[in-house]
Amino acid sequence: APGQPEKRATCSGGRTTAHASCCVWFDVLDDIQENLFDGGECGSWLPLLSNSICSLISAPGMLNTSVKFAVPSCTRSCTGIVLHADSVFKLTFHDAIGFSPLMFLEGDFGGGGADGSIMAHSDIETAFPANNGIDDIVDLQRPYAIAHKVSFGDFIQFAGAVGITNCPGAPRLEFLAGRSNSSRPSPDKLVPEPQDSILSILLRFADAGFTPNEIVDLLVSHTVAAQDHVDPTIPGTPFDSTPGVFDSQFFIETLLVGTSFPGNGSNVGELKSPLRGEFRLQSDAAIARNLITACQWQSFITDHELMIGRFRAAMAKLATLGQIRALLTDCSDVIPVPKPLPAGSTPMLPAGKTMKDVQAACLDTPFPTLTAAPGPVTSVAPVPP
Ligand code: HEM
Ligand SMILES: [Ca+2]
Repeated sequence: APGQPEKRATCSGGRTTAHASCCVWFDVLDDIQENLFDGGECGSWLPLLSNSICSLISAPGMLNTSVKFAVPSCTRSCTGIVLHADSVFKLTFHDAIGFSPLMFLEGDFGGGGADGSIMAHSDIETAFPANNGIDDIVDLQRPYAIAHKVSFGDFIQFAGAVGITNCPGAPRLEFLAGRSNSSRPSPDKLVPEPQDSILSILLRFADAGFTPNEIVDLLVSHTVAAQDHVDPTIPGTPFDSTPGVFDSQFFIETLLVGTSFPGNGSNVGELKSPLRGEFRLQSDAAIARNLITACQWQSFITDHELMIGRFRAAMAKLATLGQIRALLTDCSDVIPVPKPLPAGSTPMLPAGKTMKDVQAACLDTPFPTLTAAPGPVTSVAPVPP
């Protein structure tokens, strides 16, 4: 009755949710935390140890790419696949950003946004240059969506939201369910690349409905991210010194003077980074220093609550691109409460750096005074295989 609180539905394990139709997501949650995220890992190369997954991925036709790494702990005759947990999150973006109102205006199909097309039509979409390396993760996730009879579009957003709860300090993202499972392939050239000019990045996001500041909000994701394909000789090279923590180090370290390349020199879309073992994308460096976006960038350094709040809001928008929000069901209460930031974690300059190394770019507000982490200059460890 109106005014009465809706009776909560009780699902497996006695867990409750606002809507009975959300119960299926608890089963998906248990399955992916155990098998896709190896019991709840963030930001690490993820050996798929579970035997059920080993047999799944070694079945003929399950993977269209060659197996890359040996996983010794696989006890079955599984040659081994190593999956980067963050790639699960990246897929939320690469599926959703395939949406261009401008193309629709021109009379073409502009993509369905967060509709699962990257999984349904992976043969087409993973061949786009900007989706290099996405095929593995799409193939690994698809069986879970099929097994639980949920749509690809829902699954991609759910897995991303669940995945980052394993990263200490992450926000608890909104999760809405009910995307249709029928989609058409996205057109090519809608996913931005690190070598794109700042103007083309701003225009591409504007087309999809995002302001310049909201691009910064979305790039909070790069605090728990690493590259594998820009310089393929050094897979797992992170964008900040704390790829396993959802902190603001990314926003500090992208503003430091670049000193060297972590791998085999300058690759397309790469700039010199300030730390050995750290990777700098040209697009991140440019957005950090652009007059339009610099103040938003800097504002996240000392305000973690602001950073994760803005990220949550921008992700809610990204996850529903091309969808009608009112037709979806709010299943956010299935998303686990993320681990908190580790006690005593404060924004710091990396050891050996001083305020002179900061290329502050916000004209409105002085750059916050930061102290350097104690000890000698360090290098950042690759996110280990
Ligand atoms: C200007 C826009 C962006 C550009 C140019 C960009 C570019 C890239 C590139 C080149 C990589 C490394 C990929 C590889 O070598 O495997 C990467 C990684 C990543 N990006 Fe972005 N990105 C952008 C925005 C976003 C957004 C909006 C999200 C999510 C909301 C996101 C999430 C991630 C994640 C989680 C990774 C790590 C993937 C992994 O570790 O496998 N990125 N990004
Ligand atoms: Ca970090």
